Amino acid sequence: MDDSLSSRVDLRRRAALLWGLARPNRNVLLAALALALGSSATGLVAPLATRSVLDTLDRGDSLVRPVLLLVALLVTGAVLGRAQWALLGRVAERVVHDARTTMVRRYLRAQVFPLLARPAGDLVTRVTSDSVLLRQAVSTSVITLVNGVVLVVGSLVLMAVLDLVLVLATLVAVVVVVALFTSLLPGIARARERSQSSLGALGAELEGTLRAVRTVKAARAEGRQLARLTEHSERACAQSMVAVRRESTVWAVSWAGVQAAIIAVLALGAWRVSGGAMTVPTLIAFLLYTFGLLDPIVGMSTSLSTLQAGLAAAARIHEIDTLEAEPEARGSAPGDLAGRIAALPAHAPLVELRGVTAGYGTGPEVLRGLDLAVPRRGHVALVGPSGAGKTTVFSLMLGFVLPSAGELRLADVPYTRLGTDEVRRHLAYVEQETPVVPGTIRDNLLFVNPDADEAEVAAVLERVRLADAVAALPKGLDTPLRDSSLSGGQRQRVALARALLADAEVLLLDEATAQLDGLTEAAIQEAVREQARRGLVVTIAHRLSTVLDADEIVVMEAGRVAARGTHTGLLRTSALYRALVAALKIETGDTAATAGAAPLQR
Ligand SMILES: Nc1ncnc2c1ncn2[C@@H]1O[C@H](COP(=O)(O)OP(=O)(O)OP(=O)(O)O)[C@@H](O)[C@H]1O
Repeated sequence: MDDSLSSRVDLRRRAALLWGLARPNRNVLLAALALALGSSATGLVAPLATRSVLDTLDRGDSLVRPVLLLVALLVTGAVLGRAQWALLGRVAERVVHDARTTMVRRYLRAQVFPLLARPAGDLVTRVTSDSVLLRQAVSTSVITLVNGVVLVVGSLVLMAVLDLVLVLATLVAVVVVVALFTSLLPGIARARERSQSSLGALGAELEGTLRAVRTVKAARAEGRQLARLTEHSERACAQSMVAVRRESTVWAVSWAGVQAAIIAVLALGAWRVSGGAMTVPTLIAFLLYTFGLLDPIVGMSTSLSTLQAGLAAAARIHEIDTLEAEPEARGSAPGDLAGRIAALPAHAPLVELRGVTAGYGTGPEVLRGLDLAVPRRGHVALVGPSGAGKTTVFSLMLGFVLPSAGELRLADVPYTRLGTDEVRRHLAYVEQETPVVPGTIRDNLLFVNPDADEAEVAAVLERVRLADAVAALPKGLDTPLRDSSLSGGQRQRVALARALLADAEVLLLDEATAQLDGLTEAAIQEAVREQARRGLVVTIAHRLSTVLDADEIVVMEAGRVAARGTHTGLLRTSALYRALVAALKIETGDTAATAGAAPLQR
């Protein structure tokens, strides 16, 4: 496909995308267009009314009627114009709002890893910055364009009625301007789109830099990061400059084109008046029409530029649609899953992976034909060298990763029948990084179970040994939380409290690898023990104390289960387990318990 054809196809596709965003408001847009056309019609009639005022002067008739007509046209034009702009303003804000909420909904419904693979800053820029470019494009630009075309064509027709020779001079100017529009516009769109992507890259880099600000400062890398950020900003700026240069050429040529037409009309018109080929009132009316072309033509040039920016933004916004959504439940799931789980005997399998093969995107398979079942009650610890696939097992259980072969079951019901939402209702998860969510301590605690009452919150704070620390804060539970305002141990306990409040049948705990304070260590151990009596706890264990506590240990290696059993059993049967324990640099047996707080090497 040659360049111009591909850019035409691209333009059509983008225009369709932009229309897709504006379509829900099409009735209001049509109403605004009707108002704009009405207002323009009054503008089109005005020069003719002016001519009749001048003709009246010639004839010596009363001026009252033609002047009243002019005033009526002016008032009608102003009223219609105001209504049109008010309507368009509302549509513009609505379209921006709809685009933003659609994008945010898509982010939140997207599969976890494809979403995480994109820089967060770029995703944020699309919602906050790209959407703004739609504002003008879907409202005023389109209307100004349609209205401008109607005004220009209408003026030319009426000018042709007044004088055919003069209209030809004006037509030359209009043709030059239109040719310029069409040749420069694709370039403006490309430059705008590149500028927006550089802005997205700046957002991504800035987000990463701010998140790792401690590392950046400790590495004395502020200067280097500043240079990288400035580079993105410079790239955005340079691309915008390209667009601005082209836009200013379009503006200057349209303005000069109309001015040249005015001079030509004046010279040619004066010559025709002197030769008796036309009257002075007709020349004045003609000149008014030519002056009247200035507004729509210059307006159209600016609108076309805004429209190009809007088309570029629409393409970036639409690109978010390629994020695949999490799958819906297929088929009918049993109604009372909680009841079904409660009725299971303690040793019956609750979560099962049957012949599961899985990986990330197009990368190699991480797990191959994995069989793993964990029982209704008790504590199962997953251990293994780094990269063995422990976190991937959690991701599968939580539906973050989908198996490419095999299946997962909860209480003997396939995940595919339940859907991720129903599966997650029965699982509570504590991430290794234990992020806090935006809001207060209370917001964080009630995040999974917003219906928990004060007594339950107080009890869980006691359980995780945070009650005193929270009570000491001036605003208590209503203290706003940020990642930086908590220690690693406190964050871990907030995350644990949040999971415990969920009161789910399964607690998935990805242990922090960092050394935790004694208080946190003890709180976690106690919570795990208590939870294991009532339900299932699966931990990714990084410390010996957790392993010693577990009812069953699953040793993973290279994406498969290498061995499973109790601590003492595995010490006898699994060389890998012995190696893992040896990596703790402790002796097994009696001394193991004393070294319980040491992190299991990964
Ligand atoms: N988001 C991802 N994209 C691509 N590959 C990934 C991703 N997450 C993990 N992997 C790969 O999957 C394999 C298993 O990783 P996984 O995180 O499950 O191991 P792990 O046993 O939990 O390791 P660790 O103890 O270091 O966390 C590794 O080879 C890793 O490179």
